[in-house]
Amino acid sequence: MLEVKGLTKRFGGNLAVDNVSFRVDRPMMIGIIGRSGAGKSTFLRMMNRLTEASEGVLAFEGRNVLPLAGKAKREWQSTCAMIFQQFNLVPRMDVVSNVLHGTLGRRSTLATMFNLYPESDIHQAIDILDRLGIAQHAEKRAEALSGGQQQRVAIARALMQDPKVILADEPIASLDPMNAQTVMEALRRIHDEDGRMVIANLHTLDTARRYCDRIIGMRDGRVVFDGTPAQLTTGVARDIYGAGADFSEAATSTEIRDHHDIEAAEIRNAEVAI
Ligand SMILES: Nc1ncnc2c1ncn2[C@@H]1O[C@H](COP(=O)(O)OP(=O)(O)OP(=O)(O)O)[C@@H](O)[C@H]1O
Repeated sequence: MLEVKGLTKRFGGNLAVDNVSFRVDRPMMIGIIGRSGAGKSTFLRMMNRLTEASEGVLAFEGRNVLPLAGKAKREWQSTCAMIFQQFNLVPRMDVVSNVLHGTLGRRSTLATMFNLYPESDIHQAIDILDRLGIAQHAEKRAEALSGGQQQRVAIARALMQDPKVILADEPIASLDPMNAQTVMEALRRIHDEDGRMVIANLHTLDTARRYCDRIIGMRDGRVVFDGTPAQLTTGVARDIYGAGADFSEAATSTEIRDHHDIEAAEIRNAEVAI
């Protein structure tokens, strides 16, 4: 259903994404991991057409989406909704209106200007908020919510588009471990219950292992690992992160653990390294 072939992005002389190829045959929850600058965001942004690719093919359900323009491009962007690390909500606007913004693509300019939403859309927005456990905050300003709640509002806004794919660019990087867990569970549930494909850039290994069916590791713009969580051993992770023998998985962890656990994990990793 998704085929990426030779996908490349150059920023001047810098190869941000270098000849990336992979296929996905069924909707999955995929985690992309790698150190800062590995090309993860650029890949997602090319998929959503926020960044133009330099070369390659990105075919979804048999159609290359990279050359799409105008209405067809906007339709594709609505098929693969994107959520961001910083939520990108309108802070002073209430939660329901933020969610209804997800319907902008299918409404007239006039309706948008005057905030006119069909009743059915409002009901749908509340239902989605309910599903994500935040309907009780529907009337509050977005800025009054916790980070995890705001990210769930952003997910609700994405769901209003009824997307086939959800692209999440570091969705939990600004959240504390409890909120991070709630957001990842919400994404996993959307995948499990609706069959939507989720592709998430994640900066922590344990999150990718815990929630994803497949993990793609990027390093210097290239795919250096593509496999299951079980195949992602500490040695492989060390390769992906370009780290030395002192590599510690605990340093990339958002798990809810106390210091004692982290120290124990670091000792275990050090032992593996020896
Ligand atoms: N708009 C841009 N103009 C120039 N260079 C860019 C631009 N966007 C990204 N890059 C470069 O492309 C490379 C890949 O960046 P990218 O943001 O995709 O990496 P990343 O893996 O998502 O990292 P991070 O986790 O820090 O966001 C980096 O070298 C970055 O500096």
